[in-house]
Amino acid sequence: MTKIDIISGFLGAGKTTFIKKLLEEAIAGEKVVLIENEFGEIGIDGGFLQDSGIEIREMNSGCICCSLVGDFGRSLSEVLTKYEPDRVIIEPSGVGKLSDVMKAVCDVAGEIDVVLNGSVTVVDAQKCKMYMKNFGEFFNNQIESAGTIVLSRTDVADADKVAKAVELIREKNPKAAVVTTPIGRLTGAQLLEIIEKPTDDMAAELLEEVRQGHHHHEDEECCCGHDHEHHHHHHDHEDEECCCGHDHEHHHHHDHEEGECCCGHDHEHHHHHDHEDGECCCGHDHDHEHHHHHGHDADEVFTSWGLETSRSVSLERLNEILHDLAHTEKYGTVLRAKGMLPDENGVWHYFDMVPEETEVREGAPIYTGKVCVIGSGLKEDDLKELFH
Ligand SMILES: Nc1nc2c(ncn2[C@@H]2O[C@H](COP(=O)(O)OP(=O)(O)OP(=O)(O)O)[C@@H](O)[C@H]2O)c(=O)[nH]1
Repeated sequence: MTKIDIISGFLGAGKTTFIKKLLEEAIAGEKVVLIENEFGEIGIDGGFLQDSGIEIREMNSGCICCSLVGDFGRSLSEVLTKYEPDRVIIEPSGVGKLSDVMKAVCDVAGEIDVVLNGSVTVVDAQKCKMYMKNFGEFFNNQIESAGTIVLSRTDVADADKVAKAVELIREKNPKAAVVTTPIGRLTGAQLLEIIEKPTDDMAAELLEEVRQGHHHHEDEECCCGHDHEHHHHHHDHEDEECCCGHDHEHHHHHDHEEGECCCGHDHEHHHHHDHEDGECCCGHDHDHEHHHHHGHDADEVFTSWGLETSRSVSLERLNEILHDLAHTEKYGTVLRAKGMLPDENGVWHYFDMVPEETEVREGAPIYTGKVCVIGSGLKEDDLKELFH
């Protein structure tokens, strides 16, 4: 099975820079064929790729979007049969429609053993708005069709411009992962992971963790390959974040064991007498079935709120925010918060919050800033403002 990745993007967006990083850092051991379809000038990007020992099949047939289904499909089949690569990277001409290229790949996939693995669009953060306005026909199609959008030049672009670009992109494609961290700060492996699995739903995972009373790894294997059983005892990974996105630090402690519920009633003693038949005022379901785990019927009560952001937050401000979440009811009853945000110097802070307790530690950059909050009666508008 050959994986096919399409890396599209407007003229000069940074496609070659991105592909080069993938080739050098993430897929160096694979047999890769790069298919370029330059508009006019064939071969200008050939140099470094030949240097890295990768076979190239350049097509002289002009723009992909013009001669697509017949010509491109046949050339692609030819390449696949001749080289039997592990992976094909297609870099369409800057003015190709991504959806046309995707369609051509899917047509080939009907006949040959290939899979459309990733569809990426590289977008220049500084020019996004202008291109959308002036070249909408190609540009917007590339954005709408992409599974992952990589913003380039976020290392030099103004923060407001980057945020505006993300906003415009989100209007056209609410689902794609949008990479806002400068790619120079990420590893090729991280980028490949995002392309291959663009939907990483931290909110759903965290909600599940709260619902399950944090024991969800106990009987099943986690996707990350690390043994979390031992973690409880030995505390390895103490200072680092595991690749799986799960929080192994706090598994022990966030069911209200010591904390207080908003209702002022003591749920520890709930078994014995209070509220046995009556209803508690707090709106939480203290049903006995669930009480052992977390004291609430999670399905009915907890909601999650998530944010992805290109904005930085100073460490000082982050600590203030976390303090408010952990010690006040300003934003609703927050049971759990977690996330990763860069500060103004590009240092990434990973944070965790359970009622009355916060923790911040430094960690590796990830593709964009993330915040996830779980609780009841969350004031989402206020939370949104808080993190802006
Ligand atoms: N500062 C900065 N420069 C970048 C970034 N990405 C690309 N560039 C520069 O932008 C220029 C164009 O990048 P390429 O990777 O060649 O862009 P491309 O999309 O392959 O261009 P064409 O295929 O020729 O349309 C090069 O000079 C890159 O060094 C980025 O994230 N930050």
